[in-house]
Amino acid sequence: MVDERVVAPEVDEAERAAEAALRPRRLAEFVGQHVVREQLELVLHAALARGGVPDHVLLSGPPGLGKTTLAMIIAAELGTSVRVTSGPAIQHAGDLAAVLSSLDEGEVLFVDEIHRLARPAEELLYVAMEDFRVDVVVGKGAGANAIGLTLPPFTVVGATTRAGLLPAPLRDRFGFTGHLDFYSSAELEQVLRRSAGLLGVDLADDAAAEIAGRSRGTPRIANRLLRRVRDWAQVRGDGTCDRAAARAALEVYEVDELGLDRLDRAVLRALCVRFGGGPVGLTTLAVAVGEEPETVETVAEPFLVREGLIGRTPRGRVATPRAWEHLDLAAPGGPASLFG
Ligand SMILES: Nc1ncnc2c1ncn2[C@@H]1O[C@H](COP(=O)(O)OP(=O)(O)OP(=O)(O)O)[C@@H](O)[C@H]1O
Ligand SMILES: [Mg+2]
Repeated sequence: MVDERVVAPEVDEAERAAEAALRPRRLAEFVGQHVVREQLELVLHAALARGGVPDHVLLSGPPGLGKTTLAMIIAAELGTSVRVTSGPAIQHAGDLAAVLSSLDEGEVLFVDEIHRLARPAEELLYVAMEDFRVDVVVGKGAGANAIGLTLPPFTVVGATTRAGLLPAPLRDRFGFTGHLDFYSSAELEQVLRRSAGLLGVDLADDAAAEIAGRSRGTPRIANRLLRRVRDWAQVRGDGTCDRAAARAALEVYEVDELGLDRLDRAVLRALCVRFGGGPVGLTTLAVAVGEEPETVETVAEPFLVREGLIGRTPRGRVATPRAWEHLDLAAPGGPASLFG
């Protein structure tokens, strides 16, 4: 159930192609994130004007907000090509040395999930980033020899959902760090209109607003919900993506007005109804909804907390007044508590 969540912020293999088709190619097409966009534009254009390579760029932020998209855009703005790798893909420092030593001058090396690089690879990377040098070991055993290889200047673009996990020496090698934040509804509507255009979907303004409001501040989710609404309109409707179609489709997928899905609502309901609004411990709450505590904590809870529906206290999870309101339930103590 959890893996199939239509509001999951992560992407699965099958979805990658659909995503790639909707990716903005240039900075000017990239919606929202005005601060990061402006700063990045300065960094890139200054480098272009000097005829050099820009500082290494670190992009951090939750899944689905545009880190990979921006990495590709950086290469496009610089008019160069991008080599893609990721922390988990680099098993040995040697793998990274091979990639580094094959880079062309000015190329962008995109290292996704950079916080997952193994220690030896990480050390190799920061020497390469600082001195444009890599030590390659030639030969084996007693005859092995480390040869220092000078690299042409290049730019590392690192992406991470967990900036806090990056060791300081690596973090310090990035001259520019951009932190991506959740998008406003208006920005998501803009993303949706752009995507609808590319998909050839006739999306009414009120439908865009409806979908945006349920997308949890995340373009990836907005695009996914748009595809589900388009499917519904084709199969159950007359092809028009209006507000009624959006509402009906998202009801089928059990995504409510706030973007909560079934698990989120089950957690919220258990907290309010079974435990009277808490405080209740995570494990107890998880048992009540038939999930692992870890699932509740990592999958449902972050968004519920972000939306101000539940709070975490030393004694456990508590429902906020907004939670009762969202579930259409009277808070304990009734209306009198409003005045107490
Ligand atoms: N600012 C934006 N404007 C338009 N579309 C966007 C924007 N940001 C993201 N998207 C869309 O959302 C999708 C997900 O973005 P992307 O893959 O760049 O996220 P990510 O931050 O790399 O996520 P992850 O942490 O999972 O790797 C892309 O297909 C892209 O089309
Ligand atoms: Mg990515």
